[in-house]
Parts: sequence; C-alpha cells; structure tokens
Amino acid sequence: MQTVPVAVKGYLEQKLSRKLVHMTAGPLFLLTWPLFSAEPYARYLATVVPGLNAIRLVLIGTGVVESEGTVKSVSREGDRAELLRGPLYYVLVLIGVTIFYWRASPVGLVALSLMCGGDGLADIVGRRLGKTKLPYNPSKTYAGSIAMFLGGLAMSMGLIALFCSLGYFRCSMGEVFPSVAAISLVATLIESLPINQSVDDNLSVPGSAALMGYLLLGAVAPAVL
Ligand SMILES: Nc1ccn([C@@H]2O[C@H](COP(=O)(O)OP(=O)(O)OP(=O)(O)O)[C@@H](O)[C@H]2O)c(=O)n1
Ligand SMILES: C/C(=C\CO)CCC[C@H](C)CCC[C@H](C)CCCC(C)C
Repeated sequence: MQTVPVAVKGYLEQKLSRKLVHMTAGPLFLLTWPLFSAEPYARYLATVVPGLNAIRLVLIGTGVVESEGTVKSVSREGDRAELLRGPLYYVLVLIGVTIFYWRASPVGLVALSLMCGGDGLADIVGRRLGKTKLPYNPSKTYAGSIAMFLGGLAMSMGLIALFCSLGYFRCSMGEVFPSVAAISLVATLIESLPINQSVDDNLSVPGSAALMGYLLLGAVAPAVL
C-alpha cells in the first residue's frame, strides 16, 4: 500500500490538501445559494464568483498572471497549464449547475456532490486504503470506488434534505433516495473507467450524473425558485 506522508512543509500533504479543496469548494459555494433572492437574475449573480475564478485560472494557467500558491494548491504536479484542465472544468461545472439547475432541481446538487464529495473522497480513501485494484483499471481500487459511491450519495442526500427543508423542492427523502443511489452508482462506474486521460473526471462524473438525473429525477417539481 502506498505510504502517504501526512505533513510535508506545513500542515497537510499537497495531494491531500488539493483533494480537500476539491471536496469542499463546491458544496461551500452551494451553501451560499440560499443567500440570494428569488429574482430570476439571482442565479446569474451567483455565477460571478465562480466566473471570476474561471478567469483567474485561465490567466494563471496561460502565464499571463503569476501565482505560485494557486498553482501549488490546485495542480497535481505543479505545472500551471494543469489549471486549464481539472480545476477549470470544476469551476465551469459549478457555473453550469448554477445556471441550468439552481434551486429548481435536485439534479444539480447530485451532479456537484458526486464531483466534489464522491470523486474527492475516492482519491483520499483509495490512496490510503485501496488494496484490491479494479480488474479493468489497475490505477483505481474497490475501496476508492466504494468511497466515491458513499461519499457522493451522502453529500447528495444531505444537500437535498437541506434544500427541501428550505422549501426549494417538493420531495420526500424516501422518494428520491433510490434515484440518487442509482445515479451515484452509474457515476461511480464511469469514474472507475480508465478514461481519465481522454475525459477528465470533472466532466465525466457530473455529466453522467446530470444525464441520469434528467432520466430519474426530472419529475421532482420545484416549490420555489
Ligand atoms: N476509484 C478510485 C479513484 C481514485 N483512487 C486512488 O486515487 C488516486 C488518484 O485518483 P484519480 O481520480 O486518478 O486522481 P487524479 O485524476 O490524479 O486527480 P484529479 O481527479 O484531482 O485530477 C488513484 O491513483 C488511486 O490511488 C482509487 O483508488 N480508486
Ligand atoms: C483542485 C480542484 C479541482 C481539481 O479536480 C478544485 C479547484 C477549486 C477552484 C480553483 C476554486 C473554486 C472556488 C469556487 C468557485 C467558489 C467557492 C466559494 C465558497 C464560498 C468558498
């Protein structure tokens, strides 16, 4: 099993801190949504912060702006060009979920939860506890995939419960659970495939979740926008 240094220069190992940012930035952004009004333009106002972050990632990733700290905190290997892939896709997904789903559908919450809570936890758990590799993808493990499924499902149900309690969705947790579990399973299978070199997880995971969400959760009616 790979030994993972817990602390390297500072408090957290870089791979761990990067994944913690990956797991928390999206849900923290979602938790600001109730602060916005019910006006039709509110969702577009909410995209300002991720939009500015996208611009910042492009400026740093192309070398127009220097920011060693940002490069170190969100890139795998410290190459600024990496910011134009995973991290930029991540922020674009936040913008897309905000515009197309907002507080009107749980599909956006599920897609974002699987990208943040699921894919992020898969890496953290898989690196530390992953012993048995997947037969069709030796770079990933059963432990990582199980963590992805459970982490994405738990974050999804937590956010749906919150948004239901705030009156945004007309739904019962028992009613949506089977659909969210099925969406989480499909997204977990997609994430486990050896396709990350051609399709980034930050696109394939939320994309597959959104497609499944359309099929399985489309009927969940919004109470208010
Ligand atoms: N289902 C999974 C997913 C990840 N991992 C572990 O986490 C590591 C990184 O996973 P991966 O998704 O490939 O991360 P990266 O793509 O490198 O990171 P990022 O998604 O942030 O770009 C893998 O090598 C593996 O050790 C795992 O065991 N099982
Ligand atoms: C390491 C990451 C992805 C690679 O898989 C995550 C990148 C995170 C972005 C650089 C920053 C995203 C910030 C959000 C758009 C806004 C968060 C606001 C909230 C209130 C903290």
